[in-house]
Amino acid sequence: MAEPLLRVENLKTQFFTESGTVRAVDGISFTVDEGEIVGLVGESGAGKSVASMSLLRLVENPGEIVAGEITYKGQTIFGLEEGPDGEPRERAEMLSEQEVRQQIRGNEIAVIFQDPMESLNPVFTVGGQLREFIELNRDLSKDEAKREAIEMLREVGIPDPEDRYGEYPHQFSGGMRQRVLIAMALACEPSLIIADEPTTALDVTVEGQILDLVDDLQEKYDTSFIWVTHDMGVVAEICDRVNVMYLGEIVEQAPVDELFHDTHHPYTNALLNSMPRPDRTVEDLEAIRGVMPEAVDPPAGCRFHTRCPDAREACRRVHPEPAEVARDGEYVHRSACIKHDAFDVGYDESAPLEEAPQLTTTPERGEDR
Ligand SMILES: Nc1ncnc2c1ncn2[C@@H]1O[C@H](COP(=O)(O)OP(=O)(O)OP(=O)(O)O)[C@@H](O)[C@H]1O
Ligand code: NI
Repeated sequence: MAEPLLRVENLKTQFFTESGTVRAVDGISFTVDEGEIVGLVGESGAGKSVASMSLLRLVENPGEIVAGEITYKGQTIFGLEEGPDGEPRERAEMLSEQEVRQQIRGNEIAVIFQDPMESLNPVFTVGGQLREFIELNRDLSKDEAKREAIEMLREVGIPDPEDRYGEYPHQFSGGMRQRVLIAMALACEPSLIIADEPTTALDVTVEGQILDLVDDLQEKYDTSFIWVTHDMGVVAEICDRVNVMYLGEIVEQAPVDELFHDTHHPYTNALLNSMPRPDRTVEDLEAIRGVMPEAVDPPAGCRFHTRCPDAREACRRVHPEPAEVARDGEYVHRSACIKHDAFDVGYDESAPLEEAPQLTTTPERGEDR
């Protein structure tokens, strides 16, 4: 198999705070191939945004990437080796801060955030900002950059782009602003776009339109995406492959159809059961029980065991790494749950953990229990 566009291996990012070390991203590995949309999905606090920021080395104090490898088109965005004193040190071929800024960010890997108002300056016109961005990043004159900006606005579905060019961000609706950010991300023709919940604040109809747009643009430009979301519905609509994150770890990794139809991790299952679907009534929705523990002090063993309906004694002891549970062509389906045969650590013989009281369930009407 050809080398993937992006390879992330055992990435760990931590925040050194007064209340302790926050293990925000705790040893994740995944790849992105050319032309793929890869999802990072999980509840709030799972580490999706920190993982995304780490890929561009945009983690800020008191945060730090402490381990792992990030390789993009054969270049080392991050990589450590053992130094002569036994301490880890940056590898010689690791890109410098300046190289990441000049060669990678924007040009090769672009980002789209949830809140366009953070990325757009309210005192400048939308067109002006887009033009300046294009002028700075590509070798174009002011006039050429303006023509290109209008073309990009048209491309992302802004009606009457010549007229809207001179308007200010507040004159655009939320969905239209998000389209502008997509235009900006595409402006330098990057190979990879990281989209961190860009549709979360939008209503469902507008969200659907944006997802359709991204699908079209992806096909046209063959851009790869990392799509960050907490919404399995969005995953189903847009992703080719998915990484499910829980408390800083990837607990399940699979092509999207596999993930939905041959789910191998109880947490993925819980996420799917909490998701509204056309074939389900609102009463059928099950909230995931309990809340995610703090990343400063994650539970021993499987981190999900405190909330897991399938948890047994062994889950308190064993901390599973994702293991191959199935294979779909070239893509491996991995799950980090010891109830599967890929693990042989005594799950079957071990006693179920006491069920936490189910606060939300009411007796089913007319159904066998
Ligand atoms: N600057 C920071 N200082 C300390 N802890 C941080 C900082 N930024 C993030 N964290 C912690 O890192 C963990 C992962 O956060 P992250 O923002 O990546 O989650 P997320 O999956 O993106 O959640 P959301 O869906 O809410 O955006 C959380 O426990 C969070 O509190
Ligand atoms: Ni986030």
